Amino acid sequence: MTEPATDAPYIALKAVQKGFKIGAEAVPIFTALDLTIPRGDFVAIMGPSGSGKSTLLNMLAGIDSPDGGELRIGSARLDRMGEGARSSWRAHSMGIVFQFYNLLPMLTAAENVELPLLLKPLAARDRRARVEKVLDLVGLSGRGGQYPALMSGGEQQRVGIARAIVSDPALLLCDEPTGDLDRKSAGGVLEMLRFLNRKLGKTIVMVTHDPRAASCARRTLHLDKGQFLEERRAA
Ligand SMILES: Nc1ncnc2c1ncn2[C@@H]1O[C@H](COP(=O)(O)OP(=O)(O)OP(=O)(O)O)[C@@H](O)[C@H]1O
Repeated sequence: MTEPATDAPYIALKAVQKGFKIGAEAVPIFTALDLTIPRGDFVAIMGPSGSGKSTLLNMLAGIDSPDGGELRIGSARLDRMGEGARSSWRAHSMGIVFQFYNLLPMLTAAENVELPLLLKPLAARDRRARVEKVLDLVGLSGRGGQYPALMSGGEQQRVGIARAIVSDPALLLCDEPTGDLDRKSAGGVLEMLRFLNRKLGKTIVMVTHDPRAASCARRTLHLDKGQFLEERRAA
């Protein structure tokens, strides 16, 4: 879904609060988290284990909601939406790339990529054309009939990326996209993410422990003790 161009930040968190209950004890993760990301940015989020990176990504994905504060993505106020509205927003507005690909093993690569399109009013022929186009884009032309188990980790992650972009979302969220890959395959996946950002204008937020992955982003934010501590903007 294309939204009108605006100077307002694409993603804006204002004084976001989030915590979890462990037994009777409330454990705060964020008490007042602020973050702004302009459209077309590529942000890497790093930080120690337990600092809340996945919690943040889950809120950006609309999987989880803040306990307080404001969370805006484009024109959507995610903090004001119920679960149903968030899940429909998710289907139209963003794609997610997972560390362990999350492909369904009983479906072919093409069928995995096609899944998000089944929620849309598209004819089977149009769905297949879109699937072929994105498989081609990620360098897997002609491989759609293969099952994930017969593909390398790097190829499976490319299928994961194809599935994340098949609906043409403006936002791509990546959770440790190179965490399960060898150096060479990781390089290929990072090159693909850079292409999606630089050439197709996707806004990307990537959680990673891998400094090489972070160096592909335009900005790196370090999350620690509920705050972003430092920031590096690539030249
Ligand atoms: N559903 C939940 N219930 C209770 N506590 C949770 C829940 N999800 C996360 N937490 C806690 O919130 C804190 C932040 O977790 P989170 O997974 O966001 O950290 P992370 O920075 O992604 O860690 P890692 O780098 O190890 O993946 C941790 O202390 C975790 O135990």
